Amino acid sequence: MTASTSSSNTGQCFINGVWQAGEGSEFTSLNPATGEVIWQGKEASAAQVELAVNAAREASVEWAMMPFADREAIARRFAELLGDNKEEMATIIATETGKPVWETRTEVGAMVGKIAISVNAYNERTGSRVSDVAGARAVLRHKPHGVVAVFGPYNFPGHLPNGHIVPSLLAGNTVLLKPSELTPHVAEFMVQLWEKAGLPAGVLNLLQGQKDTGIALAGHDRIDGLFFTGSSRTGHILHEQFAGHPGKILALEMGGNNPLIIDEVADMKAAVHETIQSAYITSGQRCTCARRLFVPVGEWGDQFIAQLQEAVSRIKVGGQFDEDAPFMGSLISEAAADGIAAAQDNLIGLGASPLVKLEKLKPGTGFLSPGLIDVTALVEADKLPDDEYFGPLLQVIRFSDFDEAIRQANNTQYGLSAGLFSDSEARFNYFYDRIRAGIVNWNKQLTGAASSAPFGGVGASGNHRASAYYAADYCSYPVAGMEADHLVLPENLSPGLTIK
Ligand SMILES: NC(=O)C1=CN([C@@H]2O[C@H](COP(=O)(O)OP(=O)(O)OC[C@H]3O[C@@H](n4cnc5c(N)ncnc54)[C@H](O)[C@@H]3O)[C@@H](O)[C@H]2O)C=CC1
Ligand SMILES: O=C(O)CCC(=O)N[C@@H](CCC(=O)O)C(=O)O
Repeated sequence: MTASTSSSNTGQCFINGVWQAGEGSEFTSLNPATGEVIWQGKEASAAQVELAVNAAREASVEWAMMPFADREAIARRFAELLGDNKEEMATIIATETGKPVWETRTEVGAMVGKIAISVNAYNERTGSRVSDVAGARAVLRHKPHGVVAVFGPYNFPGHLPNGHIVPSLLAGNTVLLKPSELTPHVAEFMVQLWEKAGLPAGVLNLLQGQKDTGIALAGHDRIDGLFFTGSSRTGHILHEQFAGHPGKILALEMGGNNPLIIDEVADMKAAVHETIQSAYITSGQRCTCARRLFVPVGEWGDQFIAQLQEAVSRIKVGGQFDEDAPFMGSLISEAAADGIAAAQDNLIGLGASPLVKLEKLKPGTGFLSPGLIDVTALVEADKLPDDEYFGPLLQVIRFSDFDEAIRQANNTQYGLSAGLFSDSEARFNYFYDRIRAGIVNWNKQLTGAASSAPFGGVGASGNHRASAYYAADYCSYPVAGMEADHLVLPENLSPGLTIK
């Protein structure tokens, strides 16, 4: 079953409080489960990017000077509107991404929850403080950067851009949103809700478009910062582009090649379940998903693999709105599905052995069945590519030595998430001391990070600007001051000074 939404689909950009058609090339967004066109519009041209940057610049002084409580009130109104329109937003996300609607409801829940969490984070990590020092007050305040660009990915087209937008606006920045070209409808509906919440013109601008719009916006000399969630490849391009601009702030949240090590735990079924939640949720399209699974050699490991094979081959794949709800929906596009199928073929060509072979399920759609593949031979021959496969393909590596498993787990350019399933706290402490990642879990799935915690990785996964709770840190800069109501001449002057 498919669902249509009642929201007005303008196919337009939102610049300085006005909905207007893009002036660049036309592009469409498809329902990846059916191939139907669900959104149609034109990219923002370079001239429209210019217009939007100027509008955001113009709006930024008044927005920054507005009392925090007033900005907070608009953000809370946005949260209320999101709550009121929860089902419609969940439907739009599901239709545009292919994710099952039970899952997109949780995405909308996370978007609503983000507002209160970001208010707390603003006050706790930024905000202002005053303490007494001799003859004065030491004052710490924070100022917004000014005009910031937000670039979003397609996998959480509401929640992840929202995770940059909400703290940016609360801190007093004005924002230029360039959503993923694969999910323009979600962005459009989200911005319509901000408009209804009462944001002044120019404070949040929506620039629909593909790579060219992104390039024009990222390279604009009058933006003060860029907050990006997306692929490591694009993040690296942006990092190079920002080199030589120390005055601009760049926050990069990128991908991972995340390891999960399994010990011989007592509850094998629980290990199978947490592995599936780690690797196959959102059809493997989460940056935190487990990509490499380390399983001990021997009888326990053999049994675990057999149970995992069985459970993986039973994962239900289906349409977003199927009454008998699937665990996995379609990938974002047929091209994405083809890319993962090609990655599997490449691994097989290099000598890997499929345990559950991933298959393309329906031409013209992004449906894939989940795959499990043994790549131990490739690790032994030092031939395993260090690539992020952003889909339902989990690579298995058998190990006989825990230290070697940890060494291999760290053998990646990335460092986003990592985990250990083990009944031994000592083993976890040993693992924790040696593993290199920004998220390290013990007996919990790798996915599903909380917005109330910092979120980010090391290596090629980020640039040390953690998001989620710590997003407040990159949305403003600290201003430290010493303040007194009047000037007072000190009783004791410094040696060598005479003031008459
Ligand atoms: N660490 C994190 O927090 C997260 C990371 N990701 C990563 O995102 C990726 C999937 O998202 P995608 O949408 O495919 O990422 P992507 O890198 O293709 O696109 C992200 C955004 O950058 C824009 N863009 C692309 N090329 C550009 C260029 N040369 N200059 C300026 N802008 C450009 C796109 O139009 C889009 O708005 C995965 O690698 C995943 O691991 C996804 C979610 C969270
Ligand atoms: O940003 C937050 O509020 C928390 C981080 C988060 O939601 N992470 C998700 C998905 C991240 C991704 O794939 O893009 C998770 O850990 O499942």
